Amino acid sequence: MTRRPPSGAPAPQAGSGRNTAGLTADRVSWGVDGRLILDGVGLEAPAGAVTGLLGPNGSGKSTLLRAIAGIRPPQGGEVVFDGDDLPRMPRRTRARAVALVEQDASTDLPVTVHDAVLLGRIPHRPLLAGASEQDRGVARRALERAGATGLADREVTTLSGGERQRVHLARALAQTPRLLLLDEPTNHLDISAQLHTMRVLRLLADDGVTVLSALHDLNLAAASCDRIVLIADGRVVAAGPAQEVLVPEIISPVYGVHCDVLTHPRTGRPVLSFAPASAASAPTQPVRPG
Ligand SMILES: Nc1ncnc2c1ncn2[C@@H]1O[C@H](COP(=O)(O)OP(=O)(O)OP(=O)(O)O)[C@@H](O)[C@H]1O
Repeated sequence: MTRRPPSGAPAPQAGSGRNTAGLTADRVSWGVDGRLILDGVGLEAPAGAVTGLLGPNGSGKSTLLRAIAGIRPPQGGEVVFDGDDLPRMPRRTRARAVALVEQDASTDLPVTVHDAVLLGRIPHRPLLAGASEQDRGVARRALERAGATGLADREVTTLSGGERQRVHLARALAQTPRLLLLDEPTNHLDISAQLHTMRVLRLLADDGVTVLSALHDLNLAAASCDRIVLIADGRVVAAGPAQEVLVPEIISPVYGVHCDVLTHPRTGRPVLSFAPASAASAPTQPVRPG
């Protein structure tokens, strides 16, 4: 595991790793209006693993995912995927390899869900060609995998937040990416749908896909991610196996809360419990019946 305090000395950065399968970011920086939002970020997300990208509000998770996806290319540093320099990859080649499920992606297209998911096939077909039977089959399977088959004929604009989120996932699956980036893919979902989405990510990783997902729910990350990259103020604070990063000494200072870690009775994975930092040292008041 690599670790450093938010304002401490530089942590070891990921190397270029051009021969490794998966994603490597090295000294990635991005800023706006003279403010550095990503400050020399280095991370590794291996192929075949689900890597969780965690950090408080405004720490830079979305900016980092957009930098990796090439939407806001890094202003400094390197992003390498399966040995290729991602920002310099031709756009169409990159669109075949990389899908990004954005947080609250726009959904005001007056199209059916099936057609919206078919958009994921565009990078895979010849320019100006319509969707083939094969494209339609891939889109159908993507809808099925995302648990959204029942929505196929609905107009996207009429969907609830959770339904839209499943459709965004389906569109990314239809893209058949080798690198799947997700920004809070579960924030509108009920618990069953959250677990379904994380299961889909696991199955993709089992197929060799590189999965990097920003998550706010630390317990969902603890239950579902192989590795965690934790960022704060645009810098990596800790990175490594979930059970090594999700520990009170690391989580408490980054989020400013009291944190206890228990062990899940069924899975053996960490379960985190939180309290306001000020409550940690306060004496517990006995509860008196009214
Ligand atoms: N285009 C921009 N102009 C100005 N500030 C920006 C811009 N893009 C991002 N920021 C700022 O950069 C910081 C990081 O934003 P980002 O959306 O990456 O954080 P995040 O970790 O994804 O946050 P959250 O968990 O709240 O979604 C925030 O303070 C945000 O206001």
